[in-house]
Amino acid sequence: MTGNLPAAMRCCTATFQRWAVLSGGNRAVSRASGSSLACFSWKHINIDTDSNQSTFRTYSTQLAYFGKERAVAIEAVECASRVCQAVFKRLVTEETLTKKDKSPVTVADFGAQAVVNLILEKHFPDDPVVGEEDSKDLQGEEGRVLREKVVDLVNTVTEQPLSSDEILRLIDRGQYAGGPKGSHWTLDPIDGTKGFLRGEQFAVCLALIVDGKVRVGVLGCPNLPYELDKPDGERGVLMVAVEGQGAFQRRLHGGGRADEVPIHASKVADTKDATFCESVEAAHTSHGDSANIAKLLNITRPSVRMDSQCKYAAVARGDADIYLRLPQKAAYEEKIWDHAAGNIIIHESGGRVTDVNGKPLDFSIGRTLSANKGVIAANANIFDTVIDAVQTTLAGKF
Ligand SMILES: Nc1ncnc2c1ncn2[C@@H]1O[C@H](COP(=O)(O)O)[C@@H](OP(=O)(O)O)[C@H]1O
Ligand SMILES: [Mg+2]
Ligand SMILES: [Mg+2]
Ligand SMILES: [Mg+2]
Repeated sequence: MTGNLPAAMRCCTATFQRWAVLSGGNRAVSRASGSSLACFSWKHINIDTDSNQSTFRTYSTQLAYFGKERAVAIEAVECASRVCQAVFKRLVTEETLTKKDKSPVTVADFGAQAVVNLILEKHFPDDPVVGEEDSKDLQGEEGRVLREKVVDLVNTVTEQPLSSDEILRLIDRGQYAGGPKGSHWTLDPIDGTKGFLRGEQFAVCLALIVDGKVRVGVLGCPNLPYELDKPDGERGVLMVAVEGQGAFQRRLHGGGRADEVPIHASKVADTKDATFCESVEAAHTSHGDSANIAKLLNITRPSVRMDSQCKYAAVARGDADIYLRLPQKAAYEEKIWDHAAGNIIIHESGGRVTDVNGKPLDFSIGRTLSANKGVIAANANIFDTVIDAVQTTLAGKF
């Protein structure tokens, strides 16, 4: 959380203390909870689906059920989360942190994208993927060291060893251009790369887009406390939503579908009682504009800063009431993989999401949300009031 503040300074009020645990990380906890790849193999993946029924993707009818997609997406996210946690445990050290060495997150990013794409290809071979990463940095002699680390990592979780060419091919299954027609997945293998390196919040994010709209979304949040009110309790949350079927949370590596509970955005009706969250990174959102918006809304609580789509998770289960992502540069186009899963999870939890101008996020254009600027999410009771304050503060800048 709050960047370089020492831990003791982060916890100046009781509320903030509660939040410090949620938004910040605890290296000891996240290390202890990391699972060993050695005891994990994706051959053990048991698709927990009640739908051997085929999935109906033609969206002109309302019969789409997405049972198999939901189950496969969960398994892929769980598997990739384990890969990321294992990398954190093994490769993130005091030394890499001091040297600001980003190689551990790079290895985890590529490894997680390969693993998710392997699982998606197995179950949905015809579905293209819009993934954040590509294999460029792993190619040739220049990419050899990194490539070998990624290949070793991926092969610890596959049934049969895969060649490096095969792993690069899997990573590059993520190069689809997206667009308005048909089905495709969108994947952020690690969202919140900086949070990952700090041992704080990050998320593995996977969503299915059909005919330009997000229909299924899964967020794996390995460092998110299962219950906000039990800060010393277990961490590791998986959130899932299917269009029209509600949003749910369960333990990330836990009891499967039987463990799922519905989640709901908060009911706070007066913004003075609201808590808002935003990115840690000042380059990703304007902290100055958000402070001005908070003032207009009579919000007195300090903002909760955390990395990744865990901010959507926080609003979806009512831990926070508002998420503000306010453009720093008019030219920046948000990426669909940074928002797709969070978007449907908010909608299905009863919350609302638009851009700073109150326009729904348009996932039908391609790899970016080029028709939108920034993102605002909030519970439905206060959403319009929040958008009014955003508009007043930004005064048509975007
Ligand atoms: N100038 C910018 N404005 C907004 N988002 C940006 C940005 N530059 C990078 N990002 C995105 O912000 C994401 C992290 O968001 P957050 O700040 O909410 O944690 C990054 O995802 P990755 O970490 O997957 O690269 C990256 O895609
Ligand atoms: Mg991202
Ligand atoms: Mg990423
Ligand atoms: Mg990135």
